Amino acid sequence: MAEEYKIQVKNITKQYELFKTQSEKLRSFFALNRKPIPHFWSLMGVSLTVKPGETLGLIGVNGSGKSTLSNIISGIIPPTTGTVDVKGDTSIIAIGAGLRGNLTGLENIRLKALMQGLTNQEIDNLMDDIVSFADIGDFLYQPVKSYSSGMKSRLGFSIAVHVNPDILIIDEALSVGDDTFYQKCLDKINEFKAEKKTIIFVSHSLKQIELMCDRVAWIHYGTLRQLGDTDEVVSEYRQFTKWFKGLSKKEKKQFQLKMKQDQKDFDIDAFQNELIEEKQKAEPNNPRVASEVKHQLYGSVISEKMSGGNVLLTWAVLLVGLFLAGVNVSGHSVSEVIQHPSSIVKPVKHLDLPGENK
Ligand SMILES: Nc1ncnc2c1ncn2[C@@H]1O[C@H](COP(=O)(O)OP(=O)(O)OP(=O)(O)O)[C@@H](O)[C@H]1O
Repeated sequence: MAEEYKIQVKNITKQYELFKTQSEKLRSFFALNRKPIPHFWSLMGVSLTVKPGETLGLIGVNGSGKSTLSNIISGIIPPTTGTVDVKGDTSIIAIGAGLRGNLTGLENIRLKALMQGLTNQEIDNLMDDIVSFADIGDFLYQPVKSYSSGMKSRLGFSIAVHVNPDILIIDEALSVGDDTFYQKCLDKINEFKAEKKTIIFVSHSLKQIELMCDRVAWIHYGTLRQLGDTDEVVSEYRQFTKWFKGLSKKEKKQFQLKMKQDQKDFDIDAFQNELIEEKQKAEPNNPRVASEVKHQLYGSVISEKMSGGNVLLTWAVLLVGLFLAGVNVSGHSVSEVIQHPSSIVKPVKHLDLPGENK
């Protein structure tokens, strides 16, 4: 039987904490912040599926959550809630995504290809093709941090299309290349389409979207506003941008502030309750609705923060480590220090060294 979907995301949310300093971030990891950290929901419950062989476009205004969604699908960042089911290997092409700035272009090719599961022999066989497609000359031997965004895009694109992924995620990669490179990329994408590979294509260019996509998802300030045939969604989106452009400067600002405020105020518990109510209506005889919804939201998510238990464990390990280091420096034995704790601050005067005459 043919696969129903290649990618399925369900009730995906992504919360970012807006730290002011690095130390605030570190304290948060150890759950040591006293004051609550302001947060922002980049995605507020997005669900969609991508069919095998389909090219799905992602459109939406700046900051609407397109890259967050594509990064979650490609496994670069974890969601805060929800499930992501990807059947196959993904390769993401964003400007410089996954490229290490301190490594040269050549080193990056090897690293990314190894991460994609290729052997050194396979990489050697592909190297010439990758290098000639990227066409960045001697910059291949320079660290990627010295590249222009166009060069990063060329290298990233070339690696991604040559490692033969099942699913290709192209995030705004075509906007920075010159015309010749753009045409080469389009040809390559069309080859992928002809091979019935699944593609997610993120772009602000509605022309590119119309040219390439079978369906389009419009991401609007963290929500999925519309998902459907390309013509239909692009036409609605054009109407929205026309309406937005018609607003005065003040009205535009007010609209954006209101949308961003909604993203700050998003209540994950209320969202969970909505899902429970919906499911209860659909399955009135199922007594496990609440726990199933909770499991769907949190079951496959790895927390980015330490749990209370882990915080305690970390402190315990740290204290034991410090104690043993202290014992080592003092020159006493562990049992001596346990019997006479104050001896840890009184170092042994003379250490017997092997071979030393007594
Ligand atoms: N690491 C982060 N910390 C805090 N906020 C973040 C972080 N990454 C993204 N965001 C916020 O999440 C929201 C969505 O960002 P995202 O990059 O997904 O939008 P986008 O639709 O891809 O935008 P663009 O079209 O400009 O590329 C933005 O408001 C952004 O500021």
